[in-house]
Amino acid sequence: MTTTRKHTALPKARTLIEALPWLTRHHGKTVVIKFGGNAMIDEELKRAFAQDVVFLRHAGLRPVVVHGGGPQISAQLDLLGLESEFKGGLRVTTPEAMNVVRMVLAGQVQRELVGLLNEHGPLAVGMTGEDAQLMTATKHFAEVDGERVDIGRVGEITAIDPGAVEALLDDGRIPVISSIARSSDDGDDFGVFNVNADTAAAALAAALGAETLMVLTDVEGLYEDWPNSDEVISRLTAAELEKLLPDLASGMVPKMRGCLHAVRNGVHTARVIDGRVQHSILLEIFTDEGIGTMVVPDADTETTEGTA
Ligand SMILES: Nc1ncnc2c1ncn2[C@@H]1O[C@H](COP(=O)(O)OP(=O)(O)O)[C@@H](O)[C@H]1O
Ligand SMILES: CC(=O)N[C@@H](CCC(=O)OP(=O)(O)O)C(=O)O
Repeated sequence: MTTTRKHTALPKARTLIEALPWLTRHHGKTVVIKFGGNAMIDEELKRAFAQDVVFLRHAGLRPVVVHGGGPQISAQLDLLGLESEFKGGLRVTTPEAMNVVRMVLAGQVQRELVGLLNEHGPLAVGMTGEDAQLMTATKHFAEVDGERVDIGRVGEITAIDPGAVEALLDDGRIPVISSIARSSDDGDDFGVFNVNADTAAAALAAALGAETLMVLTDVEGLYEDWPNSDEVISRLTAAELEKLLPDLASGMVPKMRGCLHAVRNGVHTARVIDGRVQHSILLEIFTDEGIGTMVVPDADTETTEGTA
C-alpha cells in the first residue's frame, strides 16, 4: 500500500514542483486571455477552459477573459435570414446585424462563459466595452485592395478606461468581456460598435499593463507558410512580425496585429495557442512545454529564457 502510494505520489509531486518557478514568476500578474468563437464549439473544451482560468486565479494570477463568437453570430444571422459577409477580416455590420452581434455576444456567449466559471465559485463578472466606458470607438473603415471600404458599425478603439476591470481584479473577480464598444460621437444615436475580439483583447491587455496576452484559436499557432505547410513559428520579435503582417490571411490578421500592438505597448509576451488542446492555458503558463507562437518585444531578442 505504502509503496503504491509512493509510486503515484512522486510523479504528481514532480508535476506540481515543475510549476513552482512559473508560479513564482507569474504571481500577481495580469493575463488577458482571448477565447475565440471557433475554439468554443466543443462543450468539453469550454469546461476545461473555465477550469484553467479558475486555476490561474487561485494560483495568484489576475486573469481577464475577452471572448469572441464569430461562428455563433453568423449562425444567428443565418437563422434570421440576414446576410453575413466579411471584408478585410471584419464583419460588415448593418445596424440590424449590430443588434444581433450584441445579443449573441453579451446575451449568449458571455453568459455561458460566466456560468461555466461560476460553477467554481462567485468569481466571474460579465461586461461589455459599454460598461463603465471600458471601450470607446469611432467608425472603422476596412481596407480592401488598397481601397477604403464602409463596413457599417465596425469600431476602431480610441480609448480604454480599465478602471472597472481593475476594480474587479482587485476584488478577486474574473472579468469576462464582450467586444462591443460605445461610440465616441455624441451625435451617433445608435451608440455602439462591433469590434473584433482579438483587437479588443490586445487593446485591453495594453491598457491594463498585462504581462501576457494569450489568444486561443483553432490552429496550432502562426503557420510559417499557411496553408501550404503546418510548420509553426514558435517565437518571433515584434519587428519580425511586422514584416510578415502584409502577407497574412483572414483570421490571423487581427490576431497578429493585436499581438504586435500588445508587445509594442508594454505587454511582455503575446501568444497564439491552440484552443483545441485541452488545458492548453495551463501547459503554456505552468510548464516547460509552451506551445504555439510567442511574440516578444524587440528589446527581448537576446533573451534566452524558455517559452513560458
Ligand atoms: N499564417 C496562418 N497561420 C495560422 N492560421 C492562419 C494563417 N493565416 C490564416 N489563418 C486562418 O486563421 C484562422 C484563425 O482565425 P479565426 O477563424 O478568426 O479564429 P478565432 O475564431 O479563433 O478568432 C485559422 O483557422 C486559419 O484558417
Ligand atoms: C468586427 C468583427 O468582425 N467583429 C467580430 C466580433 C466577434 C469575434 O471577433 O469573434 P471571433 O474571435 O470568434 O472571430 C464578428 O462580428 O464576428
